[in-house]
Amino acid sequence: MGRVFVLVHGVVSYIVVLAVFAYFAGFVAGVCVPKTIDDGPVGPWPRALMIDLALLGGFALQHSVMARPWFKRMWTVFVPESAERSTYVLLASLQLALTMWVWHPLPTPIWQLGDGLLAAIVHGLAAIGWGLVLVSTFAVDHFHLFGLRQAVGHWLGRPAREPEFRVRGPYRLVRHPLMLGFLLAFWAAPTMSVGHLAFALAMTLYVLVALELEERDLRAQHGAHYDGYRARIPRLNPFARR
Ligand SMILES: C[S@@+](CC[C@H](N)C(=O)[O-])C[C@H]1O[C@@H](n2cnc3c(N)ncnc32)[C@H](O)[C@@H]1O
Repeated sequence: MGRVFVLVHGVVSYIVVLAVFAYFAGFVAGVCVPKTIDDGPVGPWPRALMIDLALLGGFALQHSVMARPWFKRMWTVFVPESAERSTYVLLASLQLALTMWVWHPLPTPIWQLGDGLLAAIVHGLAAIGWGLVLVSTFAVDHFHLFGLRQAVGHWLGRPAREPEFRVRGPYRLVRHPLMLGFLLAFWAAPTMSVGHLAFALAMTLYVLVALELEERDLRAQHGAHYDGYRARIPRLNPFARR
C-alpha cells in the first residue's frame, strides 16, 4: 500500500482516536459535551438496558478479538502491518462513537453527592483516573499504541519495531495502570444513575476478562520475564501485598 496513503490513514486515525477519547471522557463524566451518559429521550427501561448492553458487548467483543495475536496474523494478510494498528484503533473508536451516539439513558439516580466537598473529591478521583490513562499510554509507547509510529516509520522507509516490555512510571505500581485509570474514571461519579451503573458494571466485567486475555498473550510473548514481573507487581490494586 502506498506510503502516503498509510501515513494519511495513520494521522487521520490518530486524530479520530483523540477526538473520540476526549468526547468519551466528557460523556462518562457528564461534562463539556452535548450528549452525556444520562442525556437523551427516556424510554422503557428494559429496552434501553438491552440496547446499551448490546452496544457495550459489541465494543468489548471487537476490542478483545482484534487485539489477539492470532487475529493480527490473520488480517495482516489483507491489511499491511504498517496500517494494522491504525485500522484497529480507528475501528474501535468508531464503535465507541456509535455506542455513545445510540446510548439510551437510564437517569434514575442511585446516589447523588450534590455539590459539596465529597462531590469535589469524587470528581478529583475521576480526573486522576483519566490522567492515569493518558500517562500510562506514554509509559508503554503512546504513538505505537495508536499506530502513528508504524505509519510514520513506513513513510520514512523505517519499519517500526514491536515496543519493548516496559516497567516504568505507573507500571511500577500495578501491571495495568491504564485499566485502573478507566475503572477509577467509570466508578468515581458524584451522581450515579442506573444507566451509569450498568455501564460501570459491564465495563468492569469486560476489563477483568480483557486483562486475563492480555496477560495470557504477554506470558506467551515474554515468558519468565513476565512471570517475574507478575510475581512482584500487583494487577490493579497498588496497595495489595505481593
Ligand atoms: C491498551 S494497552 C493496556 C496495557 C495494560 N493492560 C494497562 O492496563 O496498563 C495494551 C497493550 O499494552 C501492552 N502492554 C501491557 N503491559 C505492557 C508493558 N509493561 N510494557 C509494554 N507494553 C505493555 C500489551 O501487550 C498491549 O499491546
